[in-house]
Amino acid sequence: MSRIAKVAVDLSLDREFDYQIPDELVSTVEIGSRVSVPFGHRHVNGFVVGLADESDLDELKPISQVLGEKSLITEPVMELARWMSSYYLAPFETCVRSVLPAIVRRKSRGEKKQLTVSLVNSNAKEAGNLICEDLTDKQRAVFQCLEKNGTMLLSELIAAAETTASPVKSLEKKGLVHISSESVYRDPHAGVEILKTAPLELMPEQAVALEKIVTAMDAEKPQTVLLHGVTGSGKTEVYLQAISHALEQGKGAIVLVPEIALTPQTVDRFRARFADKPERVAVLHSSLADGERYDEWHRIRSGEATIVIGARSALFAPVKNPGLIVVDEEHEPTYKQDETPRYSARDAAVMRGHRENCAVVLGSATPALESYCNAKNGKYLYVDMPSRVDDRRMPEIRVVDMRLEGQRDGKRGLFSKELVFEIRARLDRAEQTMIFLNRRGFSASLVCPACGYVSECEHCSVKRTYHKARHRLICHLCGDEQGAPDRCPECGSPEFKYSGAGTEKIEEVMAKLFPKANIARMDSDTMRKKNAHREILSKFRVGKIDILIGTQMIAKGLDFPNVTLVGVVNPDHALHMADFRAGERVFQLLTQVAGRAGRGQVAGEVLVQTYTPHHPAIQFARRMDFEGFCDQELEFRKELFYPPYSHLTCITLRGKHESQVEQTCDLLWQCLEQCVSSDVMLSPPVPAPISRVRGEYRWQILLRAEKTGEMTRPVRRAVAAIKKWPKGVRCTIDIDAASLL
Ligand SMILES: Nc1ncnc2c1ncn2[C@@H]1O[C@H](COP(=O)(O)OP(=O)(O)OP(=O)(O)O)[C@@H](O)[C@H]1O
Ligand SMILES: [Zn+2]
Ligand SMILES: [Zn+2]
Repeated sequence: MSRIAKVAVDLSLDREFDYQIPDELVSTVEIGSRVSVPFGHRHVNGFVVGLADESDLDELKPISQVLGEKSLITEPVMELARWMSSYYLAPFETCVRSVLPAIVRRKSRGEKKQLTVSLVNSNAKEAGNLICEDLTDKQRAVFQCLEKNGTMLLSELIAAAETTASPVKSLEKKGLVHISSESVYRDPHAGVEILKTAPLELMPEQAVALEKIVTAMDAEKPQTVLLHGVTGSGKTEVYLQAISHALEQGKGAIVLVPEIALTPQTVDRFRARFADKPERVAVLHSSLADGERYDEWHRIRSGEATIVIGARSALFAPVKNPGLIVVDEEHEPTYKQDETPRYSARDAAVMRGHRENCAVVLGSATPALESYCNAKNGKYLYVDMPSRVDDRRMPEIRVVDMRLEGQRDGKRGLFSKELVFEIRARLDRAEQTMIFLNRRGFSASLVCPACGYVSECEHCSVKRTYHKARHRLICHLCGDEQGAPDRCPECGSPEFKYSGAGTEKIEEVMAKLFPKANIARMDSDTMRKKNAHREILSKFRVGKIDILIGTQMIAKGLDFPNVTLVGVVNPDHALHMADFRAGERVFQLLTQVAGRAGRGQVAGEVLVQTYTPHHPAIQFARRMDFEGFCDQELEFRKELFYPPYSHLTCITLRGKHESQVEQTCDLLWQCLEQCVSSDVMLSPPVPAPISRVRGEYRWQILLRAEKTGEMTRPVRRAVAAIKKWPKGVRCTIDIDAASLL
């Protein structure tokens, strides 16, 4: 039994403190325990992050109290937090915080149990009616709330009845309600009936892939597998059967999917396969209510749920003995957290796999170049599934040159003749169409035809987007919005012209072209309502919607057999972004979007409307030539020493005063220049591609090196060397930055 605990206290200090574990607490203190400790003249809370038998100090103060009964972080996850702290240069305590959801952290603070309240029995209802006159208004409100909702958490009940705990206690004294500390499990999917599915008989490529994955899982030192399967090759079925294998070995599994792909459809496929014991599956995503998230986390910790499906942070779920970690759509940039610690869940998954001796499967139809190279040089095991299930044909992709379209009849429409023709053909055959556009709103920006004025956000250096339904101009960076003017603010001209187009505009034009068609739009504007997503998708599934228009939300993981046409409207603007990964992103996007077509009996077709038809990203996507794309892209990356040939660190300084930001950036750069080795490529300070956001100026310094460690040490030293760091200038360090914007 260890006698010393290392505690990270809640004071944002980047170090741990040793405390003695008193006899009576020896059996309860474990890694991850929430504790209260004496600190100076007061008591503070913290997490036990390590145990030891010895300390450098002679006199140690004892831990005062353990808060909550069970640790909510497992030891390997705590080690992962430690790795994140050193690799991503983030305070350890911040890393510990980010491996535990806020709600779990808050509830484990303090020994208060989760209290639930229920009506004593059905007679209570009548009794309640009889004695209702005896109840105060507040007590009555509580009573009625319980009548309506059944058993509730005390905290929720208090909130719903807009009162305090005291009327609830009075009702308990009257014998009308029962307060208990049992935890109730609230199934976030209650009321949705799920039928169990049997494992499918695998196609030959799937069978080979599964065999390789199972071999990796059973190996003494399990390897990371890159599963490169084209869209519709049946990757999900392979994951499901690999998970079954983990369960047979008495182990658990974690499946990460990008938040936008965490659709009910995806989750249902997992629930359905394990529906004989539905409580085994836990789901973690951002729209869970706090109580739901808390429950799911505890079900995992108690061992009831052994299969976890979730977005990025589900990687830290306290699954005791994982046998498999899947990262689906591993190329997705959303796996990178864009606040401290700026970790990549994909890379952290590989680390967790190492620590838990568990196989990791990275799956994608368009692997990130980093993963692809790791597979090609033998660091990962490369497994590919180059054909679709049942040998269904890959869709044909046609590129429509919009420059010619304009010349033909002198006016540029939103849709090419080809696209309109093809949509009409689908409507006639009762097949479905998806239209994809990577931009919200009605039109990109508001351009004055008389003087060329464009409405730009006052706080950010980007153009505002026009949202017609609300008649407002919105900055998609800072959210700032204002009413759209009727006249040009510069020259007063009333002829405003809307350039570019957003999903809203496409919907409007589409409705005019096809007045009889059922058209729906799905983007984050229309998806604010909690179940809107599920509703639209199920309508689309049963054929009540003919044309679905959307942003990248519809590009991921959806499987609708009756979709035979996908239209992509102007992916060009993404190519003009100042990011070396722009081409890769466009290639991935087109391939994924195209993958939604022709998943049923009828072959699919894809039309890409573009003003830059010859761009390699578009041409290689058209030919479905992943390797060809990689070859030319890798050549360019190698030449410029970009990832995957280097690791990249992006330092951004931000502040309200441009000269201050610039000067500090120069100073930091000088310090860096003195301490980096010759293996590090250090670029001079430049304004960030988006040079102003929310009124703050941004400057950047890029560092590239083959090994991250060669950069982290000097960066740490240089940041510390700046003694007088100006108050108004903040610095973020992004290791393996996913975007330079
Ligand atoms: N062995 C099989 N036999 C019959 N149908 C299968 C088999 N495997 C998968 N399918 C079906 O093929 C379709 C495509 O599979 P799935 O969605 O798993 O592909 P995927 O590789 O994950 O695709 P994407 O990357 O495009 O999301 C699904 O409808 C699935 O039910
Ligand atoms: Zn004007
Ligand atoms: Zn803005």
